[in-house]
Amino acid sequence: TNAASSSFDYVVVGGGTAGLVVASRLTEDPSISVLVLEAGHSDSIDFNVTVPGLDLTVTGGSIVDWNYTTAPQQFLLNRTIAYPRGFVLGGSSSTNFMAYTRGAAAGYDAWAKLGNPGWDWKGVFPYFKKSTHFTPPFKNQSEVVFDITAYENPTGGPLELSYGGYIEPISIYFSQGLANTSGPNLQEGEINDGFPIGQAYLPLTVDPTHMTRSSSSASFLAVAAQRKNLQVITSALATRLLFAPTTPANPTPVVTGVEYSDVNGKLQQATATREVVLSAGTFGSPQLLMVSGIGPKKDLTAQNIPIRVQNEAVGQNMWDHLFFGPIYEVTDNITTFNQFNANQTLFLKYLMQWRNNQGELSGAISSMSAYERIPSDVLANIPGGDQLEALDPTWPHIQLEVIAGGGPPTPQPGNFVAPAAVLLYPFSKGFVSLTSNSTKDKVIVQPNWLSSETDRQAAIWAFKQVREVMLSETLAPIVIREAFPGLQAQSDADILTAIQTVAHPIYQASGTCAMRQLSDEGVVDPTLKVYGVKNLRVVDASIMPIIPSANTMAPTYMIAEKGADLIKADQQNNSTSTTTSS
Ligand SMILES: Cc1cc2nc3c(=O)[nH]c(=O)nc-3n(C[C@H](O)[C@H](O)[C@H](O)COP(=O)(O)OP(=O)(O)OC[C@H]3O[C@@H](n4cnc5c(N)ncnc54)[C@H](O)[C@@H]3O)c2cc1C
Repeated sequence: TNAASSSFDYVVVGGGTAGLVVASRLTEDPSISVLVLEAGHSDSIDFNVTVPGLDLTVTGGSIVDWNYTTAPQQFLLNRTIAYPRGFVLGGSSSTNFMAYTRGAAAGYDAWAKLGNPGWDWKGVFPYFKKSTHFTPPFKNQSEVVFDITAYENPTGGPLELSYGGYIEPISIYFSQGLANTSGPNLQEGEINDGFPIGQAYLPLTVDPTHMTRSSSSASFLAVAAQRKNLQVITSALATRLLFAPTTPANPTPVVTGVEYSDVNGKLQQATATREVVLSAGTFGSPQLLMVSGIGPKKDLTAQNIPIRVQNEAVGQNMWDHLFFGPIYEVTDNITTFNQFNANQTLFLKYLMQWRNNQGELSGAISSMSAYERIPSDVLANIPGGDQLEALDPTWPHIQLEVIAGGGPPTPQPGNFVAPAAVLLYPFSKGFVSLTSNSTKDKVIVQPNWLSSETDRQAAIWAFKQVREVMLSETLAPIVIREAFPGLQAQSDADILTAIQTVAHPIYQASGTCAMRQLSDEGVVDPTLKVYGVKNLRVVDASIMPIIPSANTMAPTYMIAEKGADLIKADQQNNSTSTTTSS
C-alpha cells in the first residue's frame, strides 16, 4: 500500500460501498490502472467488522466510524444525534446492519422521469442482480418466503447474500403479528422484485460459508486485490481536487487528480489521466466538491474558497429515513443483544456458536421488514397527504421492523425490544455544509427531521400501527409491558412527543449530489458526470435524486455497478469525458 506510482487512469476517492465496486469493475481490464484513496483504516483492524451479530459495536463510537453528530434538531426536542458512517475499507458496508433491500420499481421509474434515461426499473434491475450471489434459506429457515427470480444471476456477483444463521425470535413474533392484526394485515412475499408492499425476512450481506459480513471489501476488493493494476491506500484523506489551468479559450475546469494527506499527514498528489471518481459518500463527496470550489456561493465565500463552478445544489436535498417507535419489555426467552452485552459467559457461548455457523451472532439485529401504504381515508385528513396518495400504488409509505434489543430513554432493568416505523418518503429535507475550507474538519449534518407537518402526521399514524401489532393477541405471550412511552400516552400530542424523544436515523442519508437536470437542482447528469467540469463523476449514495423506498445499501451497489459500466462505455467510445450541459 505505498504509493509507487502517482499517475493512474482513474483515481477513486473513498474505498467504501460504491468506491470498491467501481475500482474492482474498472480493473477487470488489465490495461486500466486505478488508485483508491480511503481516509479510514483497513477492515482487518477490527475483528467485530466480520461478525454479523456485533454490528452495533462497529457503528457509533468505534475506531472504524467517522462519528458524525447532527446539528440540533428543532423538531426532535433540539436533540443532537449521533450519525455513524464507516471510516474503513468497505465504508458503511463494513459497519451497517446488512439488510439487502431494493425498494419499489416505481421509485426508479420516477428517477428516469426526472430526465435520467436508463435509470428506470427495467434499466437498473440487471445491475441489482449483477453484484450478488444469492444463497436460499437453509432447511431450518422454513419461515422465509422468497422468489428466486428476483436474484438469479447467471454469472454470480462477488457480494454474498443469505439469510444468515439466525433469525431473531422477536422478528418471527412481529411478522406473525403483522399478518394477523387487522390494521396492517401484511402477508409475506418477495420484497426485492420491485413490489415490496407486504413483508419478508430480509436477505443479509452475510457470507453463509463462515457466517461473516460480506462488505464491498470482503467481496469486490477481495476479488481484485491481487491485480497489479489496482492500488489501494488507506489512511489517505483526499483534501482537494486538482485542476488544469483554465484559459479564455478553454474556460471549463478540467480535473487532473487529487491531493491527499497520507498516513503521516504529508500532502501527496495523485494524477488521473482519465477521470476522478468521487465515492466518498453522502457527506464526503459534496464536501470535497465544495472545498475544491464547486458548490453554493454562500458556503464557499463564507470559507474563502475561490468559486470554480457555482452550483447551489451541492450538499442540498438530503433525504433520509427516520426511525421511531415504542419500547416493550419482553420475556427472557426472546433473545436480545442486551442479554449478551450484560453477560460475558453468554457472549462467549454465542461466539462459540458463531464459529459453528450458528446462533445469535450469525444474524443481524433486525431480521425482517414490512412495507405498507397509509390508507387513502387517512391521507385525506393529513395536510400534504395528497402527495403521498399520488405516489404509484406500489410505492410504500411506511416500513415496519423490530430491533432485538434496546431500551427506554431512561434506562431501566429488563429485557427490551424496539419495534419501529420508518418514513419512506419524507418531505423534510436537509443539507450538509462546511465548517472550514478543509476536509480535516467534518461537515455540518442538518437532516431537519420532522420539519414537515405531513411527516409528523404520517409518523403518528405509523406509531399507532406498531403499537397495535405489539399489543395484539399474537404478541401477548411474550410482551410484558410497554416500557416507553407507556399506555397513558394516547393522544396524538403525547405520541408526537414520544416520537420526538426517541426518533433517530437508520443512516440512509442520500441526495446531496443529486442526479437531476442542472435546472432542477442537479449536481450530476445521467452518466454521473459533475455539471460544469470535465473528467469528474460522483458514484455513491449522494446521487440518488429521490430516496428509494428501501434501505440504501443495495441501491448504492446498483449505482456503482451501473456507474462502472457508464465509465467503461466512455472508454469504448474512445471519447474524453465531457459534461452534457454546464
Ligand atoms: C450504522 C449503519 C447501518 C446501516 N444499515 C443499513 C442496512 O441494514 N441496510 C442498508 O441497505 N443500508 C444500511 N445503511 C446505509 C448504507 O450502508 C449506506 O447507504 C451505503 O453503504 C452508502 O454507501 P456509499 O458508498 O455512498 O458511502 P460509504 O460506504 O460510507 O463510503 C464512503 C467512503 O469514503 C470514505 N471517505 C469519505 N471522505 C473521504 C475523503 N475526503 N478522502 C478519502 N476517503 C473518504 C469513507 O471513509 C468511506 O469509506 C446503514 C448505514 C450505517 C452507517
